[in-house]
Amino acid sequence: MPPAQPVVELHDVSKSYAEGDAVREVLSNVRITLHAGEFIVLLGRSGSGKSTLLNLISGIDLPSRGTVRVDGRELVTLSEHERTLLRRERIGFIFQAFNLLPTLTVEENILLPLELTGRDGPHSRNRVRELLDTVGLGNRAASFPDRLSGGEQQRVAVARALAHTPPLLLADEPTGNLDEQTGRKVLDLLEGLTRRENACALIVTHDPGLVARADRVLSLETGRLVEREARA
Ligand SMILES: Nc1ncnc2c1ncn2[C@@H]1O[C@H](COP(=O)(O)OP(=O)(O)OP(=O)(O)O)[C@@H](O)[C@H]1O
Repeated sequence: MPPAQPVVELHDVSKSYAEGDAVREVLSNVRITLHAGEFIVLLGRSGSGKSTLLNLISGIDLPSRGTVRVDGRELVTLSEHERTLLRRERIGFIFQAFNLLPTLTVEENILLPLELTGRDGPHSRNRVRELLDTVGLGNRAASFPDRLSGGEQQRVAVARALAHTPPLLLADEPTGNLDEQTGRKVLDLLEGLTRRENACALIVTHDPGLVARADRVLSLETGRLVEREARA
């Protein structure tokens, strides 16, 4: 069998911002290839460019130099609309602030990515139910997000991010707003689900517990992306 196509490929990617008359390079010649089934952690001090990197991978922003490929498609060659579709269909997001839609029930929130990608058929309700059971919220399908605890909301966000079986999951400090024990539960689910679905997960975190269970540990240091030795 030929080797599977990488999920993400960054080739010599740099990103600069104008700062008054000067130009500041936030990312310098970043090269990295991410594959299906990898559970990857991204570390870096505040301001080191972690969100910038996620924005480049998701096509929200474009690099100043270099190329970004997601699922083999080079983002700079796509129109903004095509990038939006790619993001919607091929990427799941989890944010620190959960970002659930308050006017939709738990079930409707998880159904949304399936609806947006035209995959809300007879099977989608089963998929949502099954995900809800997996994250331990099978009895909260009809609740609205503001009735749930922070940990429960983040479990819904995990289910939503994976509902449309995206090959790539991007998470920006998904446990930042949770206490340690709740954060651990959410990470268990996140890891279990991404492994089960053979997705590639790239997770920004400061959580040492997450670093210990990652397949790969990446770190942004003065604009360079460095790969550290992951657990043995
Ligand atoms: N649109 C922008 N215009 C100008 N500068 C920007 C822009 N976006 C980010 N930056 C700068 O790029 C640097 C990296 O920002 P980024 O948000 O990627 O860091 P981060 O590692 O995610 O930080 P944190 O952990 O605090 O969220 C910062 O110095 C920020 O001020």
